[in-house]
Amino acid sequence: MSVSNLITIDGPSGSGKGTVCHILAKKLKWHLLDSGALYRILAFAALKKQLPLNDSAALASLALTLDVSFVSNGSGVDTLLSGENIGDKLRTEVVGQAASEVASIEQVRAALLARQQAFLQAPGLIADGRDMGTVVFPDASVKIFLDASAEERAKRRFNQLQDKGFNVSIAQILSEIKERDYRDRNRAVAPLRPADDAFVIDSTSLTIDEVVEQILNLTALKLKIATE
Ligand SMILES: Nc1ncnc2c1ncn2[C@@H]1O[C@H](COP(=O)(O)OP(=O)(O)O)[C@@H](O)[C@H]1O
Ligand SMILES: Nc1ccn([C@H]2C[C@H](O)[C@@H](COP(=O)(O)OP(=O)(O)O)O2)c(=O)n1
Repeated sequence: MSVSNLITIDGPSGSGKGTVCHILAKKLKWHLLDSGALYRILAFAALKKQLPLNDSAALASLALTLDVSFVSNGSGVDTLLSGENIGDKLRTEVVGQAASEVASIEQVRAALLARQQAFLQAPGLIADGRDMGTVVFPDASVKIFLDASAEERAKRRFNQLQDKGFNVSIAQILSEIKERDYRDRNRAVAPLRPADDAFVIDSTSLTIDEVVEQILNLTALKLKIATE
C-alpha cells in the first residue's frame, strides 16, 4: 500500500507519544503500532525465562518466535503473550529499563523489524516509537519527533503512576528517565534521534489537544501537497 497514510511519532519516554498516537488512530480510524510494547513484551518474556539481558543470540531467537497478539476488547487492546493477557504487567519501570537494554542489541532490532513493518496496512498507520521515522518507516510522509524537558516528563510519569495508586518518588522517576534517555540516545544501532525530515514538537508547555492539533494540521498540509 501507499506509504502516504503513515505518521511516525518518535521521542523519549513521557513526551506523550502513546497518548497522542491513540487519539490520532481513533480520529483517523487508522491502525496503531506501539513498537515500545514489542520491546517490553520481549523484555518481559526474557525476564520470565531468566535469560541474561546481554545474550544477543538467545534474545534474537526469542524475538523471532514470540507468540504475540493485540486483540481489541471494546474499550482498548489486550496484549496476549502465548494466549496470556500480560497488558498490565508491561508498564512497570523494571520492564521499561529491561526493554531499553534488549533494544540496544542489533540482532534483536533486526528480528523485530518485519513484525513492525507488517502493521502498515490500509487505511493507514500511526507508528509510535524511537526509530519509526529513521529506520522502520524511512519513507513515511509525516514524521514527528515529540519531545519535552526531562523534568516535565518525570512530572507526567509521576502523576500517571500516582493515579494508578503506585507510591513513587519524583526524584527516582527523573533519574530513571535520564538513564533510559541516555541509553536510547547513545546506542550504536537505531539511536533515538529526529529523522532529518522530522517535524520537532516540544510539548513541555503544550496541552495534549494542542499537540494533536499541530500533527493533524501538518498531516493535512503534507498529504494535500503530496496529492497535488
Ligand atoms: N502535552 C501533555 N501535557 C500534559 N500531560 C501529558 C501531555 N502529553 C502526555 N501527557 C501525560 O503524560 C503521561 C505520559 O504520556 P505517554 O503518552 O504515556 O508518553 P510516552 O508514550 O511518550 O512515554 C500520560 O499520563 C499522559 O496523559
Ligand atoms: N521503536 C522503539 C520503541 C521502544 N524502544 C525501546 C526503548 C525504550 O526505552 C523501551 C520502552 O519503550 P516505550 O515506548 O514502551 O517506553 P515509554 O512509553 O516511552 O516509556 O523500548 C526502542 O528501542 N525502539
